[in-house]
Amino acid sequence: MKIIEVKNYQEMSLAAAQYIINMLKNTSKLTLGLATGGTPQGVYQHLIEDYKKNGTSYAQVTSFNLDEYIGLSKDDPNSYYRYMYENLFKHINISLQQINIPSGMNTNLQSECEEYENKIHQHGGIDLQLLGIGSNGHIGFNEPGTSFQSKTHVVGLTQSTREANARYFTSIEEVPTQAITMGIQSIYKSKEILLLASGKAKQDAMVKLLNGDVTESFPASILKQHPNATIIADEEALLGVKDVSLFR
Ligand SMILES: N[C@@H]1[C@@H](O)[C@H](O)[C@@H](COP(=O)(O)O)O[C@@H]1O
Repeated sequence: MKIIEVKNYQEMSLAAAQYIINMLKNTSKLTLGLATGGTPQGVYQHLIEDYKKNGTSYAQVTSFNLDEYIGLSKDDPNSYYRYMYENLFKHINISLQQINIPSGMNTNLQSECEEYENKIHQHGGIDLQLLGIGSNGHIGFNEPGTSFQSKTHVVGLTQSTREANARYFTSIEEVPTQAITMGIQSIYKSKEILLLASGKAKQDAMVKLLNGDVTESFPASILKQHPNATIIADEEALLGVKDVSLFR
């Protein structure tokens, strides 16, 4: 696992966007794994600016999002579908047929999970997976204790995750209690992984990730064994991490 240390959120966003744009330019077909949350918003803004200025095309991209809340429809302002549409998809040349986000409205959630996992395989797996990290080490919505072997599945959200995401809702009661998420194995199988972290809120997570053990009680720790994982983190997020230079 390699770290690219940057100054702040703006630099992190720009560096990650450039990383993605380079891949888009150098491959004829790309399967991108996308994330939601506050962290990647700046990256998406840069991708949009680049699309408008340089016309980098998304015509050959297929995307798979990490997760979705159960019970929120596509047009719910807090659904991840809506987030992706508003923050990226509606601004670039990607058609709705090219994008994949699990549906939290399917009455058969088990088959939704299986179909989602199969679809990723049918597309030959994810080339580049973009990731944020929860303060408890969650990736996607894989909470501490989730098996490293897990595939796309339904999860109950912890109180801390619901509290962290409550800022997007009018009250914590409105935050769904369950979600569908790609599993840890589904994420780990990506050919390349780019994890982003910015600010004080991610300091504990960075210390546990980089200085701690590989353990299911800290889901992101598995990424340390991934052959092609990069973290782009800013100075504040890395404050407190011992021996950052070992990961450069
Ligand atoms: N499911 C998402 C994760 O994919 C995201 O990484 C995490 C961190 O969010 P933020 O980037 O807003 O800190 O929040 C949510 O729980």
